[in-house]
Amino acid sequence: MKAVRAYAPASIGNFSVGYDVLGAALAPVDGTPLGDEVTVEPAQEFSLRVDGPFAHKLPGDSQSNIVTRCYHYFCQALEEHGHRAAPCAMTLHKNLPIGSGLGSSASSIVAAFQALNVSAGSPFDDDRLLAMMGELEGQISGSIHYDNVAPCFLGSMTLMTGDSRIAVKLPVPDSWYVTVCYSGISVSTAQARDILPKHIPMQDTLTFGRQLAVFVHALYQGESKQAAAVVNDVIAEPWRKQLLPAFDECREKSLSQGALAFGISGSGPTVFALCERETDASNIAATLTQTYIQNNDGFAHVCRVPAQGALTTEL
Ligand SMILES: Nc1ncnc2c1ncn2[C@@H]1O[C@H](COP(=O)(O)OP(=O)(O)OP(=O)(O)O)[C@@H](O)[C@H]1O
Ligand SMILES: N[C@@H](CCO)C(=O)O
Repeated sequence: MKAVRAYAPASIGNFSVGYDVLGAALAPVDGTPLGDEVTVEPAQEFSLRVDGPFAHKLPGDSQSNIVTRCYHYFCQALEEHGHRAAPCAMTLHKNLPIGSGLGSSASSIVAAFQALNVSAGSPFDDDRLLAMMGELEGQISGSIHYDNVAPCFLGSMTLMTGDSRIAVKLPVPDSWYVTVCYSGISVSTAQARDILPKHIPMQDTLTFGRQLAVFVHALYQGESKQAAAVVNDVIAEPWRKQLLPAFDECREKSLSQGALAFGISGSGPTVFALCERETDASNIAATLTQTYIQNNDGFAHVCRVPAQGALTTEL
């Protein structure tokens, strides 16, 4: 077993136009590490230590931490695969706020599986690992959805296929900047899923299908403006925005400052503005900082969608 550290970036689930089937990784342009880190080192017995800016928001006992569940799940999968599982000391550096809409649990899950797999000599391929990550994410949020774990693990913008290949990467326009703003409050993904209707009206279903198809087509044609024009959520945002104070005001201000689209990141409360100029993205970050942030935990970042997802370093 090798000692390794894995970093897994924050992500935007849904990207407004693809509820549960589209997601994008995030990398702040100023190099801020917006993602969790997990270290795995050989040890006599399993342990988990948690530190970092949002460690205090997690349950105090390590048994309740999703990283511990990842370890046990990974060991079981290893043994079923004919390998012996070894104990290790894990450390989670928790950079992402919990219940933020930035794929916080996904980031911990991806960093944990990535570190465990590399440490064990990479017995599992990407598809198998991604399936395990989705399984663990589903245990937390109430149903399996890959729109955070897939972009976090693979990088770029990913489209979920619904078959054994799970996710494919889409071409992201070079011109795109994404401003994200976390308000500082927590929204439970499970609750934000519960408030959605169980049936969607025919008109919204047709709009959803058309927009997602146009979005993917436009990305492959390099038509970045046409793609941005359909970044519009008819499935979740109409129900979820009531949980987000000042959401409509922030949308209006962002669009007036040059945003091509504005929406909820995952299940919120983080919002995102899609821009084609870095100066617009920075100005919008300043506006959202003033209008949307509610306490000292909040922040805003201007990001790119990085080609790289999880990163591993041998120690
Ligand atoms: N390492 C971890 N990271 C994040 N949440 C964890 C972790 N370990 C346990 N949890 C628990 O999992 C739950 C995560 O809830 P939820 O899915 O709403 O948050 P999230 O993954 O941060 O959301 P989002 O995807 O919107 O960022 C919380 O109850 C949290 O205490
Ligand atoms: N697709 C998920 C993402 C959760 O971050 C949802 O919107 O519930």
